[in-house]
Amino acid sequence: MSDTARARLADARLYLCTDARKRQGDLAEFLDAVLAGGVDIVQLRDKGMEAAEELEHLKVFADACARHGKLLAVNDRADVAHAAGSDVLHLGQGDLPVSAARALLGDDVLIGRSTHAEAEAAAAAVQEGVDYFCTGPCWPTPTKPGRPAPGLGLVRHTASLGTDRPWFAIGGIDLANLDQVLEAGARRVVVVRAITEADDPGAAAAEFTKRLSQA
Ligand SMILES: Cc1ncc(COP(=O)(O)OP(=O)(O)O)c(N)n1
Ligand SMILES: Cc1ncsc1CCOP(=O)(O)O
Ligand SMILES: [Mg+2]
Repeated sequence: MSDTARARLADARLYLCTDARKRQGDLAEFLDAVLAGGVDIVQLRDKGMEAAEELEHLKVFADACARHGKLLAVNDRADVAHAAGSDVLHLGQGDLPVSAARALLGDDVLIGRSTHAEAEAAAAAVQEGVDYFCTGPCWPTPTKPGRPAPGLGLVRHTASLGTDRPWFAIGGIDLANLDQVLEAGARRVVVVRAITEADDPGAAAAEFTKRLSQA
């Protein structure tokens, strides 16, 4: 894995998952705004999309990330991550096992893992092949329907692990509740709607960035 990607992950505080915003305006303009606002990692998360269409959109994501020196992430699919030259592959508990993804991708791609319970977070903190993990949802969210929210208790537990491995809180986080997430011990967050549905996504990203850097 490149030292640059690893160093960027170590410094990352704000991770955005977004769809390809097909109906919501120019994708490159949106990505430029949020990356200029301080998003460190941007993931294309568009669950219904077929691989060919995903690859086309990922070219726009990859160009934007390269312009801003930020990390590109692919959700779920190791084949798409490889084909897109992604820096990051994100895997949930029901996705491809990390060991299988590593066998396919080698050491060139950072791998992230979702966790929703104390035992999963503790395992992800030490599991071989995992570069970072996410913990949540902090609050129930329409972005992940049907996923019960373990809440801030899981964030507190994860913070208490004292792991050096980067980890992010996720789920229902916005600028109004960010302080609660920080007080629970998180220093990195993943957001979807708080940026994608903001009137000014670049300004929302900049406000997250400022407050995360002060924490
Ligand atoms: C950065 C990040 N964290 C968590 C998730 C959720 O992954 P998963 O649990 O596999 O759910 P889906 O997003 O695949 O529906 C994520 N995608 N990215
Ligand atoms: C993908 C995912 N996994 C757990 S919560 C979540 C979605 C978070 O979306 P939002 O920030 O809009 O609540
Ligand atoms: Mg998944």
